[in-house]
Amino acid sequence: MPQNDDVLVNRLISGQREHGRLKAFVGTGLVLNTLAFGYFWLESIAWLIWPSVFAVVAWLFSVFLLHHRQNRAVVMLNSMLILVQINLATWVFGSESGLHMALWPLASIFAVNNRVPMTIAIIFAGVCLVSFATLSLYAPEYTQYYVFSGLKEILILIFGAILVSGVMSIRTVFSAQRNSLIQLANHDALTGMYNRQYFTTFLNYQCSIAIRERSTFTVAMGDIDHFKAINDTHGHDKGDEVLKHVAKCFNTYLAQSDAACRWGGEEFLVFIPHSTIEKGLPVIEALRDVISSQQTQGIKVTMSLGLVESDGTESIDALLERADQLLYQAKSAGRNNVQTQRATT
Ligand SMILES: Nc1nc2c(ncn2[C@@H]2O[C@H](COP(=O)(O)OP(=O)(O)OP(=O)(O)O)[C@@H](O)[C@H]2O)c(=O)[nH]1
Repeated sequence: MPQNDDVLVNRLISGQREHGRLKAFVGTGLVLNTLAFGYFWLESIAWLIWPSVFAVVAWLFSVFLLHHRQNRAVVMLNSMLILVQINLATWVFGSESGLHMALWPLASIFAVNNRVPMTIAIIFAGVCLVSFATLSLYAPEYTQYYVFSGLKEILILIFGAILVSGVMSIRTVFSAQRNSLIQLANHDALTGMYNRQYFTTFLNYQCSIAIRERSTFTVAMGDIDHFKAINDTHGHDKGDEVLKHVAKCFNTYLAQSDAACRWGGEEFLVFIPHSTIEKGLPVIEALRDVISSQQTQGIKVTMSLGLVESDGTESIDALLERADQLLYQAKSAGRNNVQTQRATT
């Protein structure tokens, strides 16, 4: 469908944006942990060097997983990594540093991520809870490494940055899932065109626009000719391919401002805004011509159409009833033609 929102929806569904966010998340973690490693190395804090080497390796492994599109594994691995680092950092800088507070947003982020199975999210939240209690009870009360007080702030910033990018990646996951549901609810699974339910709402909306603007629009109802014979001769799968081919003709031929749907079976609807029979007929005739001039799977396909004009005042049922009658006339007139009728009011 040549509509902007579909382009957006498709991009989200392909997970590109989620993947991009995760890349930013992992990139941030890798850079910050590498910086921390460099600091420990320069300051010769031997016992903190090894955990930071481990962390850098884990972030690098996340890069590898991202490359193989293992997004769920990336989310889980990174959450574990941050959990371990929070534990370690609170032990080093003392409970007064408040670093262990970061366990709560971490557990929440993990829990709300639909990519993570519920059982694992519950276990992870439990581990966060136990870690928090242990750190509150047993981590040194005072900040031990006064000399690194600047580092403590840096670490808090690191956690902050990681948490913020984590929240953003979760938001994107939700957004992608929401759009995926919208896509499923509004589109026909076989052809990818808008479905009957969406188009009914869409037409009602367009009626109210036409009434407000005192304009007219046209709607064409089209039906593939002798489709049963196509199925019977070539098989149901080939019939499906014909439906997809016809949908492709609609998508490529119609303008951005037009809209079309698979109304059901081998029936399609076309909506042309701000048009009359005189303006709409050439478009529909050309569409019919495009379909009949091509072959798909070695099968010649034609379509009969009924075109009606409306000022938006009649009900959708009445409008489509008129289009259906014209379609019937087009079939009776020998098929592969368009019949028209102006607004009734
Ligand atoms: N392959 C396939 N066939 C479908 C689908 N939906 C409906 N059909 C078939 O479409 C055919 C419609 O046939 P009819 O309504 O008899 O009309 P027709 O053969 O197109 O004949 P005319 O409309 O009179 O030109 C039926 O055989 C349905 O089984 C689908 O999703 N895929």
